[in-house]
Amino acid sequence: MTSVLKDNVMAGTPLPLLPTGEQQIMVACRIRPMTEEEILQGANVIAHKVADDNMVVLLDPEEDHDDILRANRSRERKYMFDVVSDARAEQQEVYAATAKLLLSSVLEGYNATVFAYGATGAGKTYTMLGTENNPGVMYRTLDDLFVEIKNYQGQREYQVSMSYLEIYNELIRDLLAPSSAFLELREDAKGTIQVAGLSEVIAKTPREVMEMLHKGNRARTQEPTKANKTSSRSHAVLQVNIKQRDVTRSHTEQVRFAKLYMIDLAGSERAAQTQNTGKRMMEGAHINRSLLALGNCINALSEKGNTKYVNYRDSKLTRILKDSLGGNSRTVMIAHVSPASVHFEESRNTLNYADRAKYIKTKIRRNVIDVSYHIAQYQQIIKDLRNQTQLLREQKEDLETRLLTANEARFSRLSDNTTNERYRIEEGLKLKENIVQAYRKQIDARRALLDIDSGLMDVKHECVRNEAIIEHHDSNKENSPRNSKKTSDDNTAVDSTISDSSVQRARAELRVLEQERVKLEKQRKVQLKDFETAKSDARRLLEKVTKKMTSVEQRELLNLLSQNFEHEMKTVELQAEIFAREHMIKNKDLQLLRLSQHKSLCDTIIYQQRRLIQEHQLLVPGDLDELYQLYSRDIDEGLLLHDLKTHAVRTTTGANGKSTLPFLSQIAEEDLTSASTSVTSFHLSSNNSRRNQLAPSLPANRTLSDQDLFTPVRNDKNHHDSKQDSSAAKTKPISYSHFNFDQSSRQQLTKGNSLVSMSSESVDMPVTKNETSFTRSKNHLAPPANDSSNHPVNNRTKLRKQTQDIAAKAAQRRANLHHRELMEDMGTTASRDPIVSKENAASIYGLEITPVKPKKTVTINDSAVNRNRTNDLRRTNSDSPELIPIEPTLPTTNYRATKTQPKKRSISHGSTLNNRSTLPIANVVVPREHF
Ligand SMILES: Nc1ncnc2c1ncn2[C@@H]1O[C@H](COP(=O)(O)OP(=O)(O)OP(=O)(O)O)[C@@H](O)[C@H]1O
Repeated sequence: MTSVLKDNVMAGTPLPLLPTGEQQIMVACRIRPMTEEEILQGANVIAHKVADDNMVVLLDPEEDHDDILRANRSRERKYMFDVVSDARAEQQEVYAATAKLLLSSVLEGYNATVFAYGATGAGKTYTMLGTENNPGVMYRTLDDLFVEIKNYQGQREYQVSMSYLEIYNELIRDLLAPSSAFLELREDAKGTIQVAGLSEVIAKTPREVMEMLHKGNRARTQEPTKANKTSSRSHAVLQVNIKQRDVTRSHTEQVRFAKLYMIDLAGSERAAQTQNTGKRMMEGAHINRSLLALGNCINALSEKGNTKYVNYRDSKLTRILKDSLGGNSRTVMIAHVSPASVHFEESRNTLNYADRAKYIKTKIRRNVIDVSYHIAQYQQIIKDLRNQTQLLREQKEDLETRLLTANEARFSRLSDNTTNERYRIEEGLKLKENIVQAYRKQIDARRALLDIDSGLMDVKHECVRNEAIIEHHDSNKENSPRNSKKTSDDNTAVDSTISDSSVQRARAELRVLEQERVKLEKQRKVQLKDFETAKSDARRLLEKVTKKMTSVEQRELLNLLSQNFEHEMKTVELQAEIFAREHMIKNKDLQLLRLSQHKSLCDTIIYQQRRLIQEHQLLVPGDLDELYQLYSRDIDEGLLLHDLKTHAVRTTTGANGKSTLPFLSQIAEEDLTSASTSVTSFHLSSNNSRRNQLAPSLPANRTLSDQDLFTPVRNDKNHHDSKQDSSAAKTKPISYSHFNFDQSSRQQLTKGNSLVSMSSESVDMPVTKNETSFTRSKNHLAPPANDSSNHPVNNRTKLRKQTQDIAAKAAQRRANLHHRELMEDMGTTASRDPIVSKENAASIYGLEITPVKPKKTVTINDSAVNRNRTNDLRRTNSDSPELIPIEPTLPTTNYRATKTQPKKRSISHGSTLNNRSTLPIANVVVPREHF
């Protein structure tokens, strides 16, 4: 190790890595010259550097060669270090052999530390700070750092910032903001120690850095002691942060971070020698304690196999040095000793610790972050690349003009016997033209390939969508037990949820899409081949041209051409990446939609079953009840919905916060045109824990009321009134007793011309325009309290069946409600550009789209209706006003598609409803506060 280092020191190359990525601490030793005081004290020189051997010999001042009794007890010691410098060594020499070796790796993103260690007055501050005329390691390192950064100009961008602190009496003080309060150390999740609140100043020039350094040093605590007139009473830590990235931007880029610590420790001191008293003695005690902790860490770390526990927590110094000693850092320790015999003990201690430190290994790794850009940032990168391309193009044109002028001038000077040169120049120009064409061909081929890929992605997406429609239709057919025994009226109501025509269309589309896919795959193969050929042609031509272009100008031009080409290619690649990501997001949106609908279904089933349990006072096992409480909490706190919304917003928000993929919103817009009939009547109660208060604690003799369930619509013009009316509503609660109706009465009602009903099962009854669901409920539904006795607990099969029906119908409404919530939340950012067409979005629901003129809708002017089921009925403002019934919900577990009647059904492109089923209206709305 030592010899390798020695060679490197000579060559000025960075420190070598061990094969495992480990790095031994580099230990250097500096023996300072004798001070005047020491000479006056009559001290002898006892610390010697043995020439070239990087060995220090420390002689025992008490040794007496004539004393036979002490002959075997000599305290003379020999120490080997990586670098040894003695009194003659210049500051630059010490710097070049130590800190300078770290610079290149710091610029590559490795952390590094240089720290000066030794007894008081041994020369640490002299090495680290130096004097104004002869600066030390700190200044020289920073100076060279900026020189190196300048060398990388045009290739890399660096940002240098620095902070400077001192640890004085175990208190941390910001030397760049000395008047601020003491700072605390914090450890982040990765175990990295940070100083909270430490100021970090960005420095652009070495001059700025030096000014900050001087400012910090002026603030540092320094007091004269008996041992040293300029004794530093604190540990000073200079931290330089270097952030680096390549200038040429790409869709992914590496950002490298490195921390360079330069530390001037306070010196250990013996009270007897320093003769410090009072404040100085206290400082000394603190200094010694932290240095003792450092010594313990060095001892533990240098143990063979390093199995011993390393206690960094004993002092702030060791906590800050944690990474430098045992973590991710290339570290250089410069041990300082006085050569004087009067300091034998201190020197021996220092050398012993330095000797142990040689065995410490740190594990270093480069601090690199791969930055993968969000789509929004791609736009900026593409813009940057375009600017660069434009710049290069201008440079190229300028160079071409200059070259042409120069060539013309040369031509005119050429005599007949220089025809050869003329020919050579002409040929050069021709080659240049060829290479431009070859590059163009390559870019065109890549673009064509991108077009095909994009087409293929669209085709695949469409295939998935159509397959989903078919699959859904098929599984509904198989799973719907009702299909086999439905009545003629029911037929229309419970038929498969996706219309046959939609499925047929999906199948037909699939066939066409498959053909298209095969065609595109073929085209892709051909295009790929073309692209590869264009690529190799261009490469070959470039080699040929490079050989032929001999002048500097020609080469420069060639270089610019190549750069220009690379930028154009990069732009195309970025576009390809954007296409791929957009496609991925489109698929995710689809999945999200399906999940949200499924969740709505589950919510509804749970809610309805819960209500049944309560209404019929069914016994529920304790663990099931606990699970329900858990579920309620999730819903109450809105966690699940929040996650869903967050995700939806994230995936649909693109450049400049605008949505790039409005798939969900698109679907919702279509879907809610129909769904709004049921959901706009209600809004979310601000008291989201209402269900909790209500459901579990409902008195046994009380059933859920409308008051409990519904809150009048906010956008209803009577909303305000309805709030005021709430007390009135309280006085006449409406009970739900959906299950009291027998089948015959239901069928009878179903056959009637009813337009409005309260729920799928119970309220399929005719009502007049002025009749509200409230009044109907009141008039026709028997109170459940009385009824509960008529429903024995063992009649569960019937109940289950009824629940399923209600749940399924409600689920569909609920799904729509969820979408509406999602879309409302995304409304501000949602873009209107459809990536998936309205037709596509609608067909996911098995609906047909017939473009119609938007019709203005008016709600029936009945405040009671408006309050409680506002959009159940609407009148169009067309010449022949017609009542438009709302969509019936389906007694099936299908949660994705609404029932369609192929010839009659349509979705308007306006905001109104069109002709819909003439079936009685089922309007089960489960208010949000109940989830
Ligand atoms: N290599 C050197 N050449 C010339 N003078 C030196 C050298 N090293 C140290 N000195 C001088 O020795 C004295 C003590 O040095 P310095 O203050 O750097 O010691 P220190 O180890 O930092 O002490 P403390 O721990 O008490 O702060 C100073 O006057 C300094 O100028």
